[in-house]
Amino acid sequence: MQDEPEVAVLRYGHRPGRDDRMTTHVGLTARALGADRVILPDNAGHSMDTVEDITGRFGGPFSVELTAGLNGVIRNWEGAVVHLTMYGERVQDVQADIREAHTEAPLLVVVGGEKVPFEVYDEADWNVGVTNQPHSEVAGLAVFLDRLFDGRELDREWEDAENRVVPMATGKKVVPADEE
Ligand SMILES: C[S@@+](CC[C@H](N)C(=O)[O-])C[C@H]1O[C@@H](n2cnc3c(N)ncnc32)[C@H](O)[C@@H]1O
Repeated sequence: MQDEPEVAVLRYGHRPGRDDRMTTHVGLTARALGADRVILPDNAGHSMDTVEDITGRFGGPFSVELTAGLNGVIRNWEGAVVHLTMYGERVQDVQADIREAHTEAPLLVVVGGEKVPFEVYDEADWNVGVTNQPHSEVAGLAVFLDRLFDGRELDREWEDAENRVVPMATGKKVVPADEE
């Protein structure tokens, strides 16, 4: 988020067809819940287009990029690396240390799809479980980012949006972003 070291999310692996919605939702969740950037595998161009379209309509700043070198992104990251996995340490036990690291350096949050190789567990500074139960990369990412930012991401301001949703008890209202 603005005035803080960067938080980037790396989607580790993508099976075209099967993972299309899930990879898109990793990107949309990263954007909505306070990350600055998502890095997707280079076979996930369709997800990149969707996340960029949403950013254009509902605001940023948020960037999306593709990479052919998932392991290189982790190995060359200048900051701390968190890998979300059901086998990791409990988020509630390590969140304070991760927040502390993030006050000083960028954070890379890695989420898998199919089986994640052991190399990723080894390279990560923290392997973190959001519960030690199997669920989804989108759910794990959402809870982790909310713990990282301690709810501040919910009040985030959006820049350069075309549209703005007006919160309502009932109904749906979307207005041009520059309208009061
Ligand atoms: C559907 S899971 C598949 C995991 C796969 N069986 C493996 O061994 O890596 C896909 C991704 O969801 C995330 N995930 C699933 N459960 C999680 C949990 N309890 N805590 C954190 N992340 C989780 C992880 O990033 C994982 O790579």
